[in-house]
Amino acid sequence: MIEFRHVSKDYGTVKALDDVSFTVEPGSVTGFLGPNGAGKSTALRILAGLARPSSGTATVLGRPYAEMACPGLRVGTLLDAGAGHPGRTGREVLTLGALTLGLPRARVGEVLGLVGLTERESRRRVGAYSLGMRQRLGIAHALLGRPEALVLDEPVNGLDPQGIHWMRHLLRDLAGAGCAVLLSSHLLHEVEQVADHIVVIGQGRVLAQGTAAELGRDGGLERTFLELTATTARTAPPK
Ligand SMILES: Nc1ncnc2c1ncn2[C@@H]1O[C@H](COP(=O)(O)OP(=O)(O)OP(=O)(O)O)[C@@H](O)[C@H]1O
Repeated sequence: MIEFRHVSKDYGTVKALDDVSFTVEPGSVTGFLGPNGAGKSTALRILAGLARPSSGTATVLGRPYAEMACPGLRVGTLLDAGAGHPGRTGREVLTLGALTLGLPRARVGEVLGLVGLTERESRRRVGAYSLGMRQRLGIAHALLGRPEALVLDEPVNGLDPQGIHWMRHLLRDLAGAGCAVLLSSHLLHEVEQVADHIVVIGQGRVLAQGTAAELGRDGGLERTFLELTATTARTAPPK
């Protein structure tokens, strides 16, 4: 389970998160939706131990990430698909990850197969990868340890329609196997199609949470989202 309990985060005078609470149950996909600057990445970075909350607690599998004995084996994270070393091949990146986690090299071939990167592609340098290929590599890296929880920041960015379709099925399969999946996105329709539960955030606050059906009850999820985030988004609210 992933759990945020009254998490706030201040950057100077900016309140990036303001009393955020929600949970992601094992075997489910939660979509974390919000406009630019809403606080999604900050929340996921706190969950992955890359930033400290100003107050509150964020735990994954019952503990703060930074306090887990070997978090990489139990929690998969993809926070910045563009972060890979451009001079290494995809296979090298994954092999390094596998060895760091104490996993056999054979696991690299397995995760490459899971994300649909070919042998040939895996031997190209990451600097020459398209954004979609980087996303697949990032997911492969996140899956190395057969995680019980997955934390993904904007995982479908840069994917083509086949890639988006593939990602949807992958996340559903992982949840079906018991994984707790949290993904952030600003792509409403994608989230609507894959998530069991949706959390809408705006200006650092949870504005609503529920199933896609619950949030879309009055005129669809898009309308609900635009209305909820009208004061924070740059676009005008719907008429
Ligand atoms: N390291 C930082 N220092 C100062 N302010 C920050 C820092 N990180 C984030 N912020 C601010 O916190 C707020 C939330 O940013 P965050 O990146 O979490 O939003 P987001 O929902 O992920 O946005 P986007 O969809 O545009 O990536 C923004 O106002 C941002 O400028």
